[in-house]
Amino acid sequence: MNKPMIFQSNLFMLISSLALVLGFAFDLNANPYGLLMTLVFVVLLGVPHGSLDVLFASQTYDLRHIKHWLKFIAYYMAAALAVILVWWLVPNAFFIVFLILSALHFSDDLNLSGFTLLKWSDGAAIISLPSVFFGHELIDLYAMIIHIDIATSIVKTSQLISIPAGLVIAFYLVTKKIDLRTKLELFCTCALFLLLNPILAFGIYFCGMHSARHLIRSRYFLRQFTRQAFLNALILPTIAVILMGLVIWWLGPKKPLEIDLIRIVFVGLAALTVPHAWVLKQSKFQAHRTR
Ligand SMILES: CC1=C(/C=C/C(C)=C/C=C/C(C)=C/C=O)C(C)(C)CCC1
Ligand SMILES: [Fe+2]
Repeated sequence: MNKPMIFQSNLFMLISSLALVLGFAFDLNANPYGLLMTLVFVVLLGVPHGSLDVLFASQTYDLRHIKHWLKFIAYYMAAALAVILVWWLVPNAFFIVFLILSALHFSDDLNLSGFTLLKWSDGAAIISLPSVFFGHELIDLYAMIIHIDIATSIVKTSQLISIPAGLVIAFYLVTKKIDLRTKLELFCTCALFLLLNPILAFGIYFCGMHSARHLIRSRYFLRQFTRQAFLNALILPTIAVILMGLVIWWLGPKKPLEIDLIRIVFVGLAALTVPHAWVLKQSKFQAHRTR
């Protein structure tokens, strides 16, 4: 592990522990600004990791001319729009596929290569553990995106999935097969998703682990780009995404603020996750990334 990643790892564990202690001391669910603040963090710190896709694409597809860039942006947007269309047409199937894709995508965050079963269990735990103690909250949240009956079935299925996932993780935590730091990261991740309210747990994990670690790994993978190009790639598409979100909010049908925010942020994330995961897969980032 390189120095920036050790720092990120320590920070993630510190923030998770603090949030867990504070979560027990105060009722974080009762804070009306909690949701808003978490979503602001998710957008400002989480979206930039996807924003870097422009550099991954530039490196993978050798985008040199404006024509190539326009074509890439058109494909990326078309994929995102296609996801939104699928959400419209078959919201339930869309949501289930999105959760599975998210589990697979998050399973690349910790250094678990060589431990396929543990990797999948980690991804499955991230998605399923909130259902164990926060089942009702999770149903309410999912019901903002899909029909409440399907939300209930998904949460019940998640509760079942959390058992084998939790058992596999527990097994690896007590044996000596993985290193101590990875064990601690895994433990914090599970504690977060098991014990904190789902949105807060997601916000901390998405910003403090998924996005932060991706940015660090990317800086090594995308060495050919200058610091300025890296910063531009972080900022400009993020601004474009925020503007698009605002336009959709402005034009779209109005529901209570909380529902609007959850829908736009999570359907937006889902829409972007498909081309995002695709670009990363094409770039062979997984195979080359610095550990
Ligand atoms: C929908 C939803 C949730 C799940 C979100 C997921 C699974 C997001 C995945 C994002 C990805 C994969 C980004 C890629 O970089 C929560 C937070 C549990 C509760 C609120 C509603
Ligand atoms: Fe990602």
